[in-house]
Amino acid sequence: MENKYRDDFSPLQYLTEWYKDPSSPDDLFSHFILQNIHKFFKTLQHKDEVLDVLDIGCGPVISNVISTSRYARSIVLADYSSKSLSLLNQWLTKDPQLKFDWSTHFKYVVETLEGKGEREVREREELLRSKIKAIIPCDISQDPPLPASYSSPYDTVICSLVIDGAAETVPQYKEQLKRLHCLIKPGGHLLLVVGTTPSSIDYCYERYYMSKSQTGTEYCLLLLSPKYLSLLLKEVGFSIIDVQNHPNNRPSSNYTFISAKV
Ligand SMILES: C[S@@+](CC[C@H](N)C(=O)[O-])C[C@H]1O[C@@H](n2cnc3c(N)ncnc32)[C@H](O)[C@@H]1O
Repeated sequence: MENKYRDDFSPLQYLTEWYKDPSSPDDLFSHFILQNIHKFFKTLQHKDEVLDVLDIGCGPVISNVISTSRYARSIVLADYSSKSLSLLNQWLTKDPQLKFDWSTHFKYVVETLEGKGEREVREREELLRSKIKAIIPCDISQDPPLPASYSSPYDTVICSLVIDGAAETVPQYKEQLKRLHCLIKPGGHLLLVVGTTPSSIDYCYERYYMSKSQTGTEYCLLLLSPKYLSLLLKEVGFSIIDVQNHPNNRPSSNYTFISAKV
């Protein structure tokens, strides 16, 4: 299967288009994901930093593990695109050449969502850096999706805006959910974000572009209805804890956040 993320995806363009400022009214989805990840960990009420966390298909994105770092013993960031992995490494090593600033996201999570102060915002960046155990390649469409040394199961797996672009058919979608299931310890959790269709049909396809101006490489999303997605998750062994829907600006799709337990 051809994967346009290998050559065509520009991680820096993705960040500058979609990850500018989660507190801005223009922000489409990053505030929605951050709010739900924050809520998940708050509800879990873990007091200790004991969780082994994987963000699979993380892209060049740091923000989805900001809340997580308070609860994690270790965080592994994995993506298909080597360009995204380079950007993550630049952030980790504080490379002055990195042309993206994550400070609005740290501020949003630590100040707005957690109600803490400026000092904690600065400390959180260092806390997160200290928790990142590895930045590795992965392919969720292959068995095994991760290099063997990182395949032992995790307590929490985050998979945000990946499967809807990586799976071309419903059987492939289900296979990928199964692979996620295998990566999670018994009693562990999946935090899944996908595009879904608000219509009553089980699934549909939608074209989209990484650029807001609708130019450049065309990608295709496989959008399931939240009901059909919940069914597939149950079939592969998850029990659903929470489902949140957020309207997209495109007529045929929403963003859906699901937390599920193995
Ligand atoms: C829309 S971006 C989402 C990035 C990030 N998780 C987020 O929430 O913004 C889709 C990501 O999926 C990754 N991806 C695409 N196909 C993949 C595959 N087969 N295995 C793992 N990751 C894949 C891409 O490299 C890209 O980083």
